[in-house]
Amino acid sequence: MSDRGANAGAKASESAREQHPALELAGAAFGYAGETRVEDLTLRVPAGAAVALIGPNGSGKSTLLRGILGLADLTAGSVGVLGTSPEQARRSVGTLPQSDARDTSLPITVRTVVSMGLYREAGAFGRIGRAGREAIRRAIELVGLAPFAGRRFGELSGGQQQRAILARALVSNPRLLLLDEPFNGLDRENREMLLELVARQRDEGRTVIVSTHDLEIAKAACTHVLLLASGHEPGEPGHPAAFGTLTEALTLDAVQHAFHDSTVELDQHTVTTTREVDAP
Ligand SMILES: Nc1ncnc2c1ncn2[C@@H]1O[C@H](COP(=O)(O)OP(=O)(O)OP(=O)(O)O)[C@@H](O)[C@H]1O
Repeated sequence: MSDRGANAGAKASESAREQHPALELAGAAFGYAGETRVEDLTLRVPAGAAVALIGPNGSGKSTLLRGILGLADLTAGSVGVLGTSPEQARRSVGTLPQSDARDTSLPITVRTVVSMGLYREAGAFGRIGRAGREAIRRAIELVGLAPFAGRRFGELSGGQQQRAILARALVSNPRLLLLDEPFNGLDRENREMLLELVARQRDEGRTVIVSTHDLEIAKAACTHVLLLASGHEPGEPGHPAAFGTLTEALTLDAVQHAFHDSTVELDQHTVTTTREVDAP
């Protein structure tokens, strides 16, 4: 095939891929070492949606995010990410892992942390060219860390570290962003800045999937909600309680199903969602 033909083919497949949902799960289940931890997932996330992934501890939120990256085992069903496999799509996905998975002891600057987001393209020892350096500068500026670019990562506050990791996720201009509990431990200023950034990513056409315990965050920044419930017995896999747009999925019934025996906030009211309370 001529170069022109190859380019046209590449463009056609690129635009076909863009028409695919950002995420498509059909009877999917994910887990570790062959043991399922979250199951029964059948849903389509349209490109450009911002999905709040909400559920109690252990319901499988992180496992699902790892499954989307191809880092947890697919134990049943199928998963499509950006119209391809999780492994193929990984290059177009930016991630912000849970903050307890973070090593703050390494003596590296904020700029180096952010540059790691380009390693997949450049390789760990590859050269980052002028365009890469400009992308790093822009990502650092976007999260408001320009005055700290040369500072050691470990010396920053928790909120500033979170911003640096977010810049690392954004620097490669990903089509899908996976944020695992990014609001945990943030003060009000950092929380608002992050909310605004999530909304901006969505406005720019990126798909965002963000796990959170906070229903108000879902309402402030997201278009869709996936509610996960824990298994009925301890050790059983989590499963979806609802998926849809905010108004479709974020209902008291679904929240009660997901969060049985715990207290959550909905519409600024504290709701105690015990089964006993529901009983006549
Ligand atoms: N690497 C792993 N290997 C084996 N089991 C794991 C691993 N990571 C998580 N699990 C188990 O999978 C189940 C789901 O955990 P997961 O971290 O996905 O839940 P979560 O909803 O993200 O919880 P949290 O809100 O506490 O982060 C739990 O029972 C957990 O113990």
